[in-house]
Amino acid sequence: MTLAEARRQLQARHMQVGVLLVEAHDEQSCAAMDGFLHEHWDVHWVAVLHAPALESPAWRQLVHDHCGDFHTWPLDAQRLRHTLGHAHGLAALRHPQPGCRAAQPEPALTGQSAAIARLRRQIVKVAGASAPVLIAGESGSGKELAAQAVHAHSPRRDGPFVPINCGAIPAALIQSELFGYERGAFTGAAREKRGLIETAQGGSIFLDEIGDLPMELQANLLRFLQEKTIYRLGSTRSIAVDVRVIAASHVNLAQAVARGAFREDLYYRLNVLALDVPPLRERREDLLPLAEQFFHTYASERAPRVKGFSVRAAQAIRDHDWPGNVRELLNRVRRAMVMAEGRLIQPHDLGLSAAPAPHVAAPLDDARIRAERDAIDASLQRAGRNITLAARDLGVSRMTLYRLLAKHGMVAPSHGCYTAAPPPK
Ligand SMILES: Nc1ncnc2c1ncn2[C@@H]1O[C@H](COP(=O)(O)OP(=O)(O)OP(=O)(O)O)[C@@H](O)[C@H]1O
Repeated sequence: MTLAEARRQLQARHMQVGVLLVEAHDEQSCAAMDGFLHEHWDVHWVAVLHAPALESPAWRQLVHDHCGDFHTWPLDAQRLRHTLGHAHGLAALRHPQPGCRAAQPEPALTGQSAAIARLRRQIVKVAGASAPVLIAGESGSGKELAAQAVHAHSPRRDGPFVPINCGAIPAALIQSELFGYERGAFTGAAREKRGLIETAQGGSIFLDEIGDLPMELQANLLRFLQEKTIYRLGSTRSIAVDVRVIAASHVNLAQAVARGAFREDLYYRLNVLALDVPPLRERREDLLPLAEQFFHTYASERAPRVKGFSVRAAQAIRDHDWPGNVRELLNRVRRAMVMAEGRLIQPHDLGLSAAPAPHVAAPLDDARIRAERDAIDASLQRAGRNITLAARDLGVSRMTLYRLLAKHGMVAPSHGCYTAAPPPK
């Protein structure tokens, strides 16, 4: 099958395990294959190639980065059967519920916690009304995403969604940005300009960090909310605008009102429908689904051999407090996907400290570890230290046997000899 045919097949149907039958070993084919494997990284690949290909650094790197195991011609059918069996087993561990990604058509506001489920329900209710919405929540918790969801579920969904961060625009510019201006309104206003509120006509405007809006603009916004009309800077002509206002703040606006920093009348106008986005530390069930989602979303950026999170990384994610909320999780996962050196992301790749080892090995664990090591030792003896024969004898792939040897501190026979590590205490 050609790469183009394989692409078509994989588009039509997700497969957990694939065999790469490599015929041409030139650099160009290697580059094409590398691109293909980047696109289909979540398939568990087993390569079958001619031995000379492994003399090429590019092909060696490709197999190392993308494949769980490899075989050379002539094929040992029994060993290939073992390898494919293992690949299926591993793939099943990675995809415990086949099709679960497809079953979740709306990726926005990921989360399984009761808090996020409640928020999703509230969003759908709020979306059907036309009154302003005020969204509260810590920085990075997902307020803008919630605002987008309100818009997307509302009858205005075909109109524009215009976000504006009131805290990021200099106070001197915010009036003209929001309300627009007429030609000659100020020096340099060579032509008229529509403001952001006007550009949101028929849709929604999202005013993020509304608490940073200067007092005089709070008065203008209040007038717009009451009268549904705006005045451009330098004009006395009112323009009717049909826009729904969704506002958000990470500071407590009720307290800002009490301090005199925010207009009380505007606060009550905005706070008709209130949504509260909980901080990530209060919905820990969402941590791993979110981390997994970001891993899939940014899969094309990852170092090719990185396949997912280690158990320790998952634990570190659960243990961290996430002061920067979902944005912090997103940034740490993206960085780890690029920087990780192993196949699985470790706590240090995320910039998190590893939790202490969960428990001291129990006697049953000792017995299991010793039995595993003895079985490997005996097989290697029987197989005359031939890794392929020993792996077959044990019913595991060569890669698995290498991993087991490393786990038990035993040196692989291809390195000359192997040594049994001392038994666990
Ligand atoms: N539940 C979620 N599911 C998927 N992605 C999320 C979720 N919540 C937040 N995000 C993502 O996290 C990032 C930060 O979210 P967002 O910008 O909505 O936060 P915010 O509360 O508006 O932040 P700020 O207060 O700093 O403006 C975005 O990339 C957003 O897509």
